[in-house]
Amino acid sequence: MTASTEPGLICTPTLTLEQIYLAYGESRRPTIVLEGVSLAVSPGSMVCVAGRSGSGKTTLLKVAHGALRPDTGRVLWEGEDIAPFSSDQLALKRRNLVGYVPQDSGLIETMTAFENVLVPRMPERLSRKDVDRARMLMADLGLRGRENHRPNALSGGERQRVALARALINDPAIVLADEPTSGLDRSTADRVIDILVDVAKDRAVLVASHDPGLIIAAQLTHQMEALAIAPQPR
Ligand SMILES: Nc1ncnc2c1ncn2[C@@H]1O[C@H](COP(=O)(O)OP(=O)(O)OP(=O)(O)O)[C@@H](O)[C@H]1O
Repeated sequence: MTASTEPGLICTPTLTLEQIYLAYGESRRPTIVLEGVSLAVSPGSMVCVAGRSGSGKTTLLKVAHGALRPDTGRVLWEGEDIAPFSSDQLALKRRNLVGYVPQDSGLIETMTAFENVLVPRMPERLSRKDVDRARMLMADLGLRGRENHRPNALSGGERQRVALARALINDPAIVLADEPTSGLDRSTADRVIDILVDVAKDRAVLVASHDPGLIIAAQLTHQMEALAIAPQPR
């Protein structure tokens, strides 16, 4: 991963993870999941975190999202260490800077697809511009005609695209997508990959996946080691 998008032009990575260490569980018997993971994602690129099930991909994305604090190591958004932020400050900053597509798409079942896309705007009064942007995003992602569907009336690929539209509604500089093609047939998965490649043209995109199609589409793959070291029974 280079730190610049053009030769001779140095730019700060939009997302940087430095020597991330994280273990779950109590300190006497921890399950070590991330051990010294470092990576950087610059604007205009997509990095894929690959690895077997349980190797810590989701955990790493949650750390990048600021939802999980690492035990040691630093997360920087646009060059700024997020550790000193309170959870309120972090939530505010994240809202404008980071879009997140969770593994299960995380849509609210009682809302329509259109309302789901607008969820990150809800605390404010919705403007005409917000509504137009949501409509435009849904159209760009091939979701025209699905606006009034509830999530249970959408296909897996449509749910993923609604979740992506929701992640993009605030025009974030960083997009995190957790297994965005899992459970999709090849042609739907390829469509989601094409969309992510397009999203990555002017953003920093970090995806977790073991889909070979997504790994090939990314500029760089960070292979997770087979970590998740649980304490051995005595
Ligand atoms: N809240 C938690 N408490 C304890 N252990 C956890 C917790 N969350 C995850 N783990 C463990 O941490 C390890 C890494 O989990 P994680 O979900 O990050 O893996 P993953 O690579 O995303 O897996 P998958 O590809 O199956 O989604 C696993 O062994 C999991 O059981």
